[in-house]
Amino acid sequence: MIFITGFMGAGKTTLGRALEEKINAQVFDTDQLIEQKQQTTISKLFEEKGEPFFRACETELLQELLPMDRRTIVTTGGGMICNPMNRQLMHEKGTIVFLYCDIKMIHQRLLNDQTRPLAQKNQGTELDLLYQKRLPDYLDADHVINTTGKSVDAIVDEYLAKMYQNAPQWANCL
Ligand SMILES: Nc1ncnc2c1ncn2[C@@H]1O[C@H](COP(=O)(O)OP(=O)(O)OP(=O)(O)O)[C@@H](O)[C@H]1O
Ligand SMILES: O=C(O)C1=C[C@@H](O)[C@@H](O)[C@H](O)C1
Ligand SMILES: [Mg+2]
Repeated sequence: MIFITGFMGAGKTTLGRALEEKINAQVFDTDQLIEQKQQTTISKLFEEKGEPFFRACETELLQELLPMDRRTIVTTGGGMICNPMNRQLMHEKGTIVFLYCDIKMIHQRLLNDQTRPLAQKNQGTELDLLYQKRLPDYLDADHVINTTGKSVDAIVDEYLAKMYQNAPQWANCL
């Protein structure tokens, strides 16, 4: 099982969708699954039930996903790996890939975004601080891909090359 992590706007969901098209792997996006299960949007969930409820949903979902086939790819919500218990479960069960993206590019991508409550709450230097605070958690990963300024296709190729190097059984997916 592969967990794709990184800050809000780094491109985790985008990479997952591109991989779904390109290779024969099952991809689950934790934010999307939580929205489906809760029958609402993440913004409304934060607003109506609060962040602790959302974090509990994340941990519960992670535990449900763990028994899946080992070739499953999970694109996580940006804060999921910051819970030490989640991170430990992810390390025990699979491989963690951190999508690094420069904070300036993240700012550009999130500028007009209305769907991420923590990006709306933490703007400007507050977002920088959240990013800095979380970096050590993201860096506790098996692989890092620097996505800054790269096209989705280039990131897909880099991801697949890393997976191929480290798990030859993925060769037939390339
Ligand atoms: N390589 C890329 N080049 C240009 N734009 C990108 C790239 N990857 C993602 N984007 C754009 O950046 C925005 C955020 O991408 P995405 O939703 O995949 O981020 P995310 O990491 O899943 O964020 P979150 O943690 O909030 O779920 C989207 O508008 C997407 O189209
Ligand atoms: O970084 C975060 O804490 C978040 C990222 C998004 O993927 C969502 O999971 C939610 O908006 C919170
Ligand atoms: Mg996402």
